[in-house]
Amino acid sequence: MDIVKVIVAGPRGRMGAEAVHLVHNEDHFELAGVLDRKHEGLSLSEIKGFQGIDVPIFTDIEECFRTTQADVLVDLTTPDVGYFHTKTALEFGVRPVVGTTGFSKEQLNELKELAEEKGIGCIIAPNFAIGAVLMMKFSQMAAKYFQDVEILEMHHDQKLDAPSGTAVKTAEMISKSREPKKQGHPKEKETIEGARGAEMDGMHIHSIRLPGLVAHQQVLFGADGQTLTIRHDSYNRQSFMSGVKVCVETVIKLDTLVYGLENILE
Ligand SMILES: NC(=O)C1=CN([C@@H]2O[C@H](COP(=O)(O)OP(=O)(O)OC[C@H]3O[C@@H](n4cnc5c(N)ncnc54)[C@H](O)[C@@H]3O)[C@@H](O)[C@H]2O)C=CC1
Ligand SMILES: O=C(O)C1=N[C@H](C(=O)O)C[C@H](O)C1
Repeated sequence: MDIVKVIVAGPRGRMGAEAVHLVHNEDHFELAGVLDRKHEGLSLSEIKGFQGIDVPIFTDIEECFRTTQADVLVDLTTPDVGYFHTKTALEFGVRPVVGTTGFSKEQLNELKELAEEKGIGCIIAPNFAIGAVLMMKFSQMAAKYFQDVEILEMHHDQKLDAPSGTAVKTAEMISKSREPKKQGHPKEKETIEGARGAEMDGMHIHSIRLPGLVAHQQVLFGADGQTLTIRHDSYNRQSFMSGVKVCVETVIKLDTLVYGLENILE
């Protein structure tokens, strides 16, 4: 396999820092640079936690792509920035692997069109953890038999978007195998707004934010006399890295946008 030249956006973040070390330590990847909000012109090795990783820090994405001739951008930033980075990468012929969550349906459609127009790969994966992908797939299977479902996602309290990208993707996958149903009592009424959570296709999604948590989700199904709970827990960000690696290896072989790791796993 040829060496894949990778840029990581958001290198000082919780996920970005892990991704920097992953790319730096893989023989068939080369960390060509990082995209940060600050430290333009410094070497990453001058930043605490990155000793020995001597690659340039860019704050201007266009300059970054022109200078490095990168193959892949791994984006782990914030919803607005991630969307801008992904769009710019596609315009420059750089293949995006996007872990950043919080994109709208319209943004996803627009990026898909752009990837196809350019004829290059793009992977947007709301969750890189294999266990989370299985949780979503098992939930999709279960929803064929259980039409009543509530999604409970629990994250650290620094998370910007709610519901989580994983919860939205889970609901979308469940919708593919579940008969449409408005859940709860027909006359149900919230006495405090938001008590029943967000609603997607009749399913309710509840978002919990607490210090101490990393990333956790329960999908609860109910039927007469029984419940089924499918749960996944990420206890650290290392849990996401094997998925990032597979996505970087795969995106260079694609010519369209793939939304969800489940679509590339064998
Ligand atoms: N797909 C997955 O498996 C996972 C996705 N995520 C998502 O990844 C994203 C990042 O999450 P965390 O690392 O926890 O957040 P974080 O807040 O720790 O890191 C975000 C980083 O983005 C940087 N940033 C902001 N604007 C920037 C800009 N213009 N250019 C370059 N960098 C910029 C910030 O400085 C910060 O270091 C979130 O959207 C989160 O939902 C998080 C965990 C797993
Ligand atoms: O912000 C996080 O931490 C996470 N974000 C992703 C999401 O929104 O689903 C993936 C994982 O849950 C961790």
